[in-house]
Amino acid sequence: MPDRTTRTATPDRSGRPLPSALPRASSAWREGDPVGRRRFVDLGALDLEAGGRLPDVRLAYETWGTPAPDGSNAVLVLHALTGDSHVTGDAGPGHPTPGWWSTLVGPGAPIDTDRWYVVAPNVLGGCQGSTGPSSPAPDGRPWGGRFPQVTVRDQVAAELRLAEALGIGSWALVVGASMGGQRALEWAVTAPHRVRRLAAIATTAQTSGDQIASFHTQLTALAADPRFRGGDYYDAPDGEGPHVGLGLARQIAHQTYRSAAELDARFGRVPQGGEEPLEGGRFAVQSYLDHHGDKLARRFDANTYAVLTRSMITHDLGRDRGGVEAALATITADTLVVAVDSDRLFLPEQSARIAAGVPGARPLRTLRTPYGHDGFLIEHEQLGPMVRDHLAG
Ligand SMILES: CC(=O)SCCNC(=O)CCNC(=O)[C@H](O)C(C)(C)COP(=O)(O)OP(=O)(O)OC[C@H]1O[C@@H](n2cnc3c(N)ncnc32)[C@H](O)[C@@H]1OP(=O)(O)O
Ligand SMILES: N[C@@H](CCO)C(=O)O
Repeated sequence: MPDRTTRTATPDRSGRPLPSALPRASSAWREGDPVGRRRFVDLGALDLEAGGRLPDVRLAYETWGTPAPDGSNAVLVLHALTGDSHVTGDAGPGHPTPGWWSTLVGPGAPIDTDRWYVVAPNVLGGCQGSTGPSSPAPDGRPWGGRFPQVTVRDQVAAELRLAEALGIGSWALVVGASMGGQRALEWAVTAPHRVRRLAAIATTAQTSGDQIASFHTQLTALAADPRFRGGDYYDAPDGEGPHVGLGLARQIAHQTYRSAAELDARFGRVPQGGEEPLEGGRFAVQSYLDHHGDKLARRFDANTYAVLTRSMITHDLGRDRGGVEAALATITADTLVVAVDSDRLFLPEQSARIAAGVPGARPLRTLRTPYGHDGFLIEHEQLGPMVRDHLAG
């Protein structure tokens, strides 16, 4: 493992004031001004699994490559909790960075956009252009705390309509990791005839008690921030949002995204540069978590974080389908399941359960990495060939 302990950014402290305007990407489409290469599709009303209703659903999405005349080369890429539709390069003015999976998707990459037509939506409930808590409710004000509970099934129901709107009858591949893997699995069960290949990476068919516990502490941290105001903070008189609570939630989460061994080997008990722990200063690992918490609070909407976290909590492929194994048994896609050996959030056993339950699934593949759950974003030299081979099969 490379020594990156000293790779210290400005030691942001999560108590530092943040800009008053929290990210509200939905406002971009409200003004009819798409960011970068994003496009938007209006999908009408959606009745929700938990009983609510969204009267006007809009999804933001990006595409790369050229659709074959018969639509047979379409690939659906589904992002994780804090990702978005910007999977890979060809960045527009709003996207100076290459995208969160540029190592896997692009010209000549394992998902080769010279051959495949890649579609990536921002999830329902998101904050990067799709309908979410910062979108306007029927009364014209942001939904805020009134945004209804959405489930992974609702998110896939919206994505099914996106596929219909794009004229895609079936996907050559539906691929997702983490929360994106939950949706990929749900796609393969909800619409087996529309998923020819499936790649489920570092994910689970059913959220475990341990995962619910971690997600719960994150929701509690958010709700405890007085600036959260039950989710109705967009028009707060002081212009301040719950960046402290969101940063804390991210810190709790980020610890689960990396392995204990990595944090110990990389940071150990090394003090943060210029700080003395015995005098109230921080160890480097504390500074590292502060940095990741602060960074997310600057780019993400707290309500979306809560809505998507709740959708992960309720994720259960087997609900009303006779259980997880019965649901997995209905998948007809050619299925690749990838585990991360050091993942302490989405355990390798959960991946093994998927691979064992899907009829004819390929043998379980495993990323060997010290980096934990985030290995799906980091270990592209291992993951790339697995996905490339699966697409070639
Ligand atoms: C589908 C999706 O998941 S999309 C969302 C993906 N992106 C994210 O999750 C954003 C959060 N970032 C990450 O989780 C990670 O950076 C990854 C997974 C993307 C990449 O992992 P790594 O390359 O191992 O990054 P790492 O964990 O070392 O973090 C690097 C950051 O920590 C900072 N850092 C490292 N040590 C310290 C320290 N002691 N004190 C303060 N900051 C520190 C680095 O300066 C760097 O800052 P920057 O990201 O602002 O440039
Ligand atoms: N880094 C990932 C972890 C969750 O899979 C994210 O923020 O979405």
